[in-house]
Amino acid sequence: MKDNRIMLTGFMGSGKTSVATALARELNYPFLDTDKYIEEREGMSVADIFAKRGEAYFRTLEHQITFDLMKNFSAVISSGGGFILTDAVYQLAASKFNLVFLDTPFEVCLSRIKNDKSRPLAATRTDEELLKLYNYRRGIYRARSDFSVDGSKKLLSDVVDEIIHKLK
Ligand SMILES: Nc1ncnc2c1ncn2[C@@H]1O[C@H](COP(=O)(O)OP(=O)(O)O)[C@@H](O)[C@H]1O
Ligand SMILES: O=C(O)C1=C[C@@H](OP(=O)(O)O)[C@@H](O)[C@H](O)C1
Ligand SMILES: [Mg+2]
Repeated sequence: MKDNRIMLTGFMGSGKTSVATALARELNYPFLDTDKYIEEREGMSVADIFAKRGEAYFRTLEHQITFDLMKNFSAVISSGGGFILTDAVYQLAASKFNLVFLDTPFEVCLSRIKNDKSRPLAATRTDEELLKLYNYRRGIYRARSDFSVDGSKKLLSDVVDEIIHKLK
């Protein structure tokens, strides 16, 4: 029952939000970004939630909203970079979504997220620390996703086309 539900996974800056937006438009499916959904629900930015309530609280919010994501039979979801790293969240997501890993090289992700204060986990780490986190997480994204797509292509439409091709 997961045919028409697609969730993008991957590191911060891999392009999940951008690609999911374009993919939803192309397929004419509803689009939802887990970070934006949480921000609207809490009336607070992700950065403020991390600063005022802590990461653990943010992770419980990600778990809570997972059920809401499954209401539509068709949907394209961009998850936050830590979303499917929580085991219980992953189990739920994998049961209802085609999980697509945007496998974007570290240097590309880094150039996109550097100096971006809206991503608290990136803002507080050195490049070396981010590379360690990237390498650790990449294995999990790969193992937990149904297939991978290179998210470093210039044209979003090329990434979108490859995802649609691989879903068939
Ligand atoms: N294929 C792409 N080519 C060029 N820039 C991109 C591409 N995909 C994303 N970006 C840019 O990179 C930044 C991070 O992308 P975003 O979609 O927010 O990633 P994520 O949701 O995975 O963190 C944004 O500024 C976005 O405009
Ligand atoms: O990797 C992570 O743990 C996070 C990634 C962010 O989303 P993006 O991957 O869209 O930047 C956001 O959920 C939060 O800052 C934590
Ligand atoms: Mg995003």
